[in-house]
Amino acid sequence: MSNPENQQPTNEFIVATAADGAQVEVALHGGHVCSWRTPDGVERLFMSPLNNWHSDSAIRGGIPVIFPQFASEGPLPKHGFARVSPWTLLESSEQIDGSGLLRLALGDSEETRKIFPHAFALELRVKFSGQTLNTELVVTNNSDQSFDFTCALHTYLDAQIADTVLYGLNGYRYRDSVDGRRIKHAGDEPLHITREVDRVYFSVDKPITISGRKHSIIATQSGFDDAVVWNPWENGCEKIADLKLDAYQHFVCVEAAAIEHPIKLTPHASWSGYQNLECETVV
Ligand SMILES: O=P(O)(O)OC[C@H]1O[C@@H](O)[C@H](O)[C@@H](O)[C@@H]1O
Repeated sequence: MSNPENQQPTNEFIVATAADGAQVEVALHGGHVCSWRTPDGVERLFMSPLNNWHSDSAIRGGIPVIFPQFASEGPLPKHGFARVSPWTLLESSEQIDGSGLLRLALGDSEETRKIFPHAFALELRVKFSGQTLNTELVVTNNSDQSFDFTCALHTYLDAQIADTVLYGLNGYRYRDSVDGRRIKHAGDEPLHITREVDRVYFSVDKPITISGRKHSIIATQSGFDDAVVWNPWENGCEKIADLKLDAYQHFVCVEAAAIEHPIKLTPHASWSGYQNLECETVV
């Protein structure tokens, strides 16, 4: 799936396989999970065929790591810099239980300190086997001053939107970015995506089920308080150069995020959060 054309030297890919055949591919550019295949060989993440694989732009699909700023909610470039930074590989291994493990790291650099003047270390831990992908982000403050950040695992799930229903979002307070960022309360009905959706659900503490005709994905999260649901619909795809006009029919982003209450890290403290995805075949 990786297109060797146009790749800059920083665009290196690592493929790891679990004992049962589950497979994950990551790009060092962005510390980015580009592909997750369950042992049946089925791809579970969306990757835009128009993605340009350039080292100066974010990868459109997979799991972008958003740090230290979610969206445009601060002075930094949109969604921060982690998704466009060169990460390093710490480990690619098969664990004793047969699961695959990839660990990637990003530290501060001259470039990051120009816009985010803090010493930090990020580690992304990607563990997978069978029907499960667990992606954990660990943030450590290596400086003598506290800093705040917002962040997300911006997961693009492969989904046929016409057949997709999201369960488990009922009852939450959410911010509706397609309606002037108004704060609303989700009703009891499940979410069918029939137009542009861009919402931050707050204080999410239950699994979210992304239910499709052939399979469901159950997303759980820990450490991250919020969850974002995003589908740009056709009007949004028109404005995004690396998405085809009909791309909105083929994915939904369900993001584990920390947005409403930025995480404050005291000197030398660490924070971690994960998103766990479990795939269930519909019988
Ligand atoms: O085009 P980008 O920078 O990758 O952002 C994609 C989307 O990311 C989502 O997380 C935001 O809620 C949306 O508002 C945004 O449009």
